[in-house]
Amino acid sequence: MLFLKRIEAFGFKSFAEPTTLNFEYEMTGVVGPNGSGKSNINDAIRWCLGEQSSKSLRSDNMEDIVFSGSANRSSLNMAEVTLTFNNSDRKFSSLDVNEIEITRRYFRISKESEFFINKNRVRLKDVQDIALETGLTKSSLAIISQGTVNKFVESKPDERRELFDEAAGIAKYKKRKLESIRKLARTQENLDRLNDIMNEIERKLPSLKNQSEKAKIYKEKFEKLKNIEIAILVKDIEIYQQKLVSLNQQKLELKNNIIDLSRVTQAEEEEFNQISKQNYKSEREIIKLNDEFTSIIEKIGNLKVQKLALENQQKSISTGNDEFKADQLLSENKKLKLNLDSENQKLSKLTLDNDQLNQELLKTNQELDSKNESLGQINRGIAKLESSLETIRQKQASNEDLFDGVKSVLNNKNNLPGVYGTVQDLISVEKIHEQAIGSLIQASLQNIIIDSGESAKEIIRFLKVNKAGYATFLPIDTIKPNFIADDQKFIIQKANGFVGFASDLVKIDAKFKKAIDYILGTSIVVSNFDCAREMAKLVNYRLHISTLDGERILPNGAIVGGSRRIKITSLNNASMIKEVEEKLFTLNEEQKTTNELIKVLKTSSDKLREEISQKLSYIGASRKNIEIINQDIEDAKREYRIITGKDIENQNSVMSTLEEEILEITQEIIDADNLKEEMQQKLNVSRSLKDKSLERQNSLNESANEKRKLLAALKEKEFESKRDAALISEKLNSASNRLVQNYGITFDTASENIQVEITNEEDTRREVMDLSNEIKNLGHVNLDAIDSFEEENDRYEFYLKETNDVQTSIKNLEEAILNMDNQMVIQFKKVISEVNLALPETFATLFGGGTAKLIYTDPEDLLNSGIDIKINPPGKKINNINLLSGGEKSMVALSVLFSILKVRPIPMVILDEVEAPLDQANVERFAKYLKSFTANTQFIVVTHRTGTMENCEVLFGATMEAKGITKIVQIKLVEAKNLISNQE
Ligand SMILES: Nc1ncnc2c1ncn2[C@@H]1O[C@H](COP(=O)(O)OP(=O)(O)OP(=O)(O)O)[C@@H](O)[C@H]1O
Repeated sequence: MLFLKRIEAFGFKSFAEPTTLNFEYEMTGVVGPNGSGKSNINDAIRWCLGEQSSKSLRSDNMEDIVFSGSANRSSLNMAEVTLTFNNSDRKFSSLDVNEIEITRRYFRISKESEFFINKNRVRLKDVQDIALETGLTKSSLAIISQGTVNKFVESKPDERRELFDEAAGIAKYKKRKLESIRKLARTQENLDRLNDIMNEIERKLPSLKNQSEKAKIYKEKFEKLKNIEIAILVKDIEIYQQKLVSLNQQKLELKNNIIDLSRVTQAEEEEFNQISKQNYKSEREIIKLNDEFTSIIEKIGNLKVQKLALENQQKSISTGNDEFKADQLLSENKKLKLNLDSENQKLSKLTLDNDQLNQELLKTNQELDSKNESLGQINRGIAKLESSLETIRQKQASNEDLFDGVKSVLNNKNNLPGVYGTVQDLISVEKIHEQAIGSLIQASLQNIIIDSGESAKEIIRFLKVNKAGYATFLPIDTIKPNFIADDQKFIIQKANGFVGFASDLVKIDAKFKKAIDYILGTSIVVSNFDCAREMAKLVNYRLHISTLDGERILPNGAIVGGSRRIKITSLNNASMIKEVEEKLFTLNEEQKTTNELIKVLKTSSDKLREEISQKLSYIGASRKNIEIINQDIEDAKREYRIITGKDIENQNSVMSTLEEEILEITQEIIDADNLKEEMQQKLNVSRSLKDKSLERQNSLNESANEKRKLLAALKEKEFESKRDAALISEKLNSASNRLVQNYGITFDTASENIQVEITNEEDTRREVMDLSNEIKNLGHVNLDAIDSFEEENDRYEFYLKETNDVQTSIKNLEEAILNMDNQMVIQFKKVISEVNLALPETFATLFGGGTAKLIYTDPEDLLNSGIDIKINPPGKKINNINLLSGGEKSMVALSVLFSILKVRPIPMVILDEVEAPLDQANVERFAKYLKSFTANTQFIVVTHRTGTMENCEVLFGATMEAKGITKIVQIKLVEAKNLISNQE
């Protein structure tokens, strides 16, 4: 039956022109001279059906199958072959159509093939599968060349077996078995790998389980501790907040009280000073009044004395004289003169003393005034210093000028490791160097000096977690100080205007010196800008130079300058506070001393006044005595004149004069008494006013002392409140930070989510301790172990299932292989026994007698056994195939091949000059025998032998009319014979 209906080739090997071979008969002969392209037809069929080996297509590589050009024809870039098969009896069982057209196309440049079945693009595998289905593959019987025949005879029994496998249809089983074995090996590898993994997991699992259980206990306790501690912290924070509010309130009240009290104290001090001045004036007035009063008393005394004398004179004029009395008066007169001298001396001394005392009093009062003035100044100075101290302290406490990050670090200094403080807090600088150092260090003032890089790591983590800003840290353990080489220093020191190396001009604790060297190690201070330029040149513009005014020349020559003052406070906060405190101390001491001095001066002033008034009374008395003595002397004189009679004739006129005088004096005494009374009243008023002033002054002094004490007490209280507030604030911060750091929540979140109610605080705090200890006793806990254990356990379960699946599939594969082996043995055995039934007849026909038989080389192992051929050619005693001639060997092979075809017919066979070694008689026998198969098989026979040609139903002649290009035409037998005659 006709199977292959058509071959169309274009560009394949020597088919440079589109060539079509239509097959209409079961046995077609192809003839032509050597190299005309006959075998290229076989190649075209095999290539079209998916052949991948270029060698089996007789080429070095796949590009060689494309027409490569001839003398008159250039090469082509594409090869295409189409085979058209009859499928009316469904030999291609998978395709339900009557005609199958298979096309392969190949492109030289891209080296890619395209496959089509009935014009639909398919894969190589699709074509190979249907080729296998029909038996049209390379190892099948479909294409038999002379090489196939030789190989069959000459190959070893094991290799020969392949042909029978093919015939038995077990090649596909073998292929499948091979795939199964490979799959089995891969599956076994998978199983080994799975076992390794399982072993590894099993090794880890118990320890992970323990760790996981420990971690779970830890987590449970930690969670409990966390809830309790959060509740405690929230409670503490609330208490601290309340305390802070009340402390702030208290601080505010104290501050207001201090301000009020200071104001009152100041007002009182001013009043005190005013009164002091007033008192001084009153004092002088009283002294003046006193003097006037004393002189009036004196005057009255004198007038009275005069009056008495006049009255005595009156009396004596009227009494008798005697001699004894005259002598007595003489001696009395002498005695009175002596008394008068002594009294005058006494009076002049008293007057002198009084003058001295008055001068002393004046001096003391002036001194007192001046001291009161100084005391006022001292008090104002104290108030001013206290207020500026407060301002500096507040500023320092608030850190208002600091960057956020620096502020956060300083506010949490006690909770963070290794923080010493900012550069600006730790340094101090002489005033003269302030601008220079300030301009050099400005950018680093807020750098924070810390103990180590490790601490920096922790602080930075804190800033990040709390989103609290940035800061620059100078870790003492790792920071590398900058420095100027000694020989260079030596030259710099000698330069004009050199003031110092900046790092030497900063005072700082020795342990932080490295940090200052790091900032200022390469900086120099010079006196002015001209010197700075000279210095910059000298150091080749490599170092920082600053003038005392703060202008700078930077390394590489940039210049910074203009009008700017660095704030003293930013450099010398600590020293400022110290300085103000020292000044305050000095002023307080001065205040104390001045107060004491004022007290002493007041006492001595009072004492002097007392002494003066005493002296004045003595002076008055002395003057009175002198008057009396003078009067006595006058009396004595007068009496004497009376006794001696020397003034007797003037007696009456004397008497009347005396009376008039007495009257006048009496009137004067009355006037003086009135004036005295008036003076007395004035003095009393002045004294009482002064006393009241002194009383007020004393009360003011007492009040000032009291207020000062009160003020000191209030300030002490204010200081305590601030200290307490700072303490509470620190505790508050610490508690808040603890919430954030330990539990990652803010106070607000924590207070909204309190899980534990604290009924007994003592018990709760004890529980915290217990839980902390229990957690501590757990030792190292690996929290990841919980997840790790679960993961590993899941993995274990997963791999256990995988292992079971793999084991099942191994078992299935092994069973499948066993089944295939059984099937193969059955089919192989069947085909061999069937061929052995056909072989004697085929052999006898081709050899003209004799017999042959296929035998197993290993009957015990039919799966692997090779196939040997036992032969008995007619009339020869040879059973070894190798002893036969070339033609005989071909005959043996052909008789086996024909036997196979008999028991396993295939739709098409191409025979390529297989009968070449046979003699004429055998060729004819072969050709005739071949024809007997055409009922089931279509033959395409490439041949040079006329015997074969004569038995073909149609002949195609292959020629190369144009050199190198195959042309195929249908020819008659005669033409065929002519075509090959030259060769034969
Ligand atoms: N890619 C190609 N392009 C052009 N011609 C080619 C190509 N490959 C092979 N040929 C030509 O095909 C010819 C070989 O054809 P083939 O083997 O079919 O000849 P033949 O008729 O079977 O010969 P013989 O009777 O000697 O076996 C050679 O002449 C060779 O030059």
